[in-house]
Amino acid sequence: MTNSEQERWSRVKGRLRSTVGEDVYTSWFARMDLEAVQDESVHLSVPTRFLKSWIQAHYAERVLSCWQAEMPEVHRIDLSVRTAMRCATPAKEAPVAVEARRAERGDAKPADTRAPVMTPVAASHDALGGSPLDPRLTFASFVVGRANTLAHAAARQVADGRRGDPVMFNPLYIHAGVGLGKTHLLQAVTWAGNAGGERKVLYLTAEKFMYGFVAALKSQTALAFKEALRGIDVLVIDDLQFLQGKSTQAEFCHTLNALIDAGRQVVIAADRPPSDLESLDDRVRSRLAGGLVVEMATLGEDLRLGILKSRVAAARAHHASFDVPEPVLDYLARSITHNGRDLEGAINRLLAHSKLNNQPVTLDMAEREVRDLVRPQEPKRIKIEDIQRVVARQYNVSRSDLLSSRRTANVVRPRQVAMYLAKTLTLRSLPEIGRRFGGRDHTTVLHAVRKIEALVGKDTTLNDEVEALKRQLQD
Ligand SMILES: Nc1ncnc2c1ncn2[C@@H]1O[C@H](COP(=O)(O)OP(=O)(O)OP(=O)(O)O)[C@@H](O)[C@H]1O
Repeated sequence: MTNSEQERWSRVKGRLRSTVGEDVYTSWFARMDLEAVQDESVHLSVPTRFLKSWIQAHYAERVLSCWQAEMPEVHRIDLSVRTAMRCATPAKEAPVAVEARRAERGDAKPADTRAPVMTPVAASHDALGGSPLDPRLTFASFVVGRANTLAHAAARQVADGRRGDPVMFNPLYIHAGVGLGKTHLLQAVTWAGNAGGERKVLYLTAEKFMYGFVAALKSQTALAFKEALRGIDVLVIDDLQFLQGKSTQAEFCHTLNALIDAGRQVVIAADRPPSDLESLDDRVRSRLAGGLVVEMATLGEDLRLGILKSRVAAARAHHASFDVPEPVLDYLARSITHNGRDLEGAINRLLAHSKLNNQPVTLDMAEREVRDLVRPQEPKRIKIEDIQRVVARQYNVSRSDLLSSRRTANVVRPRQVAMYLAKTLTLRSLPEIGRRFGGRDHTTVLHAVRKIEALVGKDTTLNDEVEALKRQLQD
């Protein structure tokens, strides 16, 4: 960009500042950059999609008229979102970790507060042909709680590994429902793993892997593509459920095998466990299941509160006057139960509303603004047959085993779990549950319920199994 364009841009910003006022300017335009001036169009960029849509919806005309005051020939403003790499530099944009209570008490805690060294990481990752990385998705901004402790620890271990270290679990396979932090964790591994400069960590979405491979095949550079992939230390693949096509899958399988056999680490995320990736062939599924498979559970209330606090802290880095009182945070954490994306959306709305109307955030305002993000609490009606079917599948027994009088351990425990779920997820009485489980006495059901209640408090594996079953039944 020429000096005269820069000067003109400074004058346009000055005009904008005086038309909208200092506050609005700082909130919405301070991070807007001039990319290029071409004929009658000016190309500007902002770091987030949210800023882009807000400016387009509310200030497009004003931005244009400020430009026209400087350059009457301008007829069009193009606004785009800067790629993650370009906006990664400023230290003030480093994610802010929040103070929270300890995970041992079931609470969420910030993972660590190391500020990532982003620019060189982004540049070298870019050179490797990786998918875009979001500078906000780091370990520092990832909130750890009961739902994701294991996944976080495994991811941290991968990120902290050094070239030549023995690989502990390969591949590391993380699965979770929508918006529960898979991409966040995978990108955190990529940022942190690349930070030392010693290893090459490549983050690719399955789609990018697919198109990269297809493009390489077309341009007859497939061999180079494969070699490039095999030359990296850690391959991180996101959204594996989208991997389609026989030849891409075969290639993925070869790459996976080649990397694992060469002692390189592979990290994968998908929205389901390997066994449920129906479009993949058996070889790939079994290779995926052969490492460490970790599920991230739905976000508990403490974790949701931790994420909200972290988002508010991050927003305050740019909007110092923005404050969300504790009761509002508690309300949001209690009512927005679905996923991390909705939590982020809620904070963005409160920020926008309070900035635009110049009003403090109150409980009333929050209730109004996030109404559509609050899901009705009405529980889905669950049938005892569904419970029996899902439990039988989980423990690899038949439904008739659950109803039978067999007392071998591999049947007794699933039967008790199923009775426990029948009591906690339906309104059926103990005698009725007994009848539906092969005509058992209500005291047998009571014994099973108490037994599992006591065990889930002590045995985390069983607790996770029970939680996963509940989710399957409630989804
Ligand atoms: N533990 C967490 N700590 C901080 N932020 C989180 C956490 N979990 C989720 N989030 C936030 O929630 C939003 C959605 O998370 P993310 O994109 O990682 O989900 P995902 O599991 O990859 O979803 P999808 O299946 O749709 O790809 C992001 O803004 C992310 O930063």
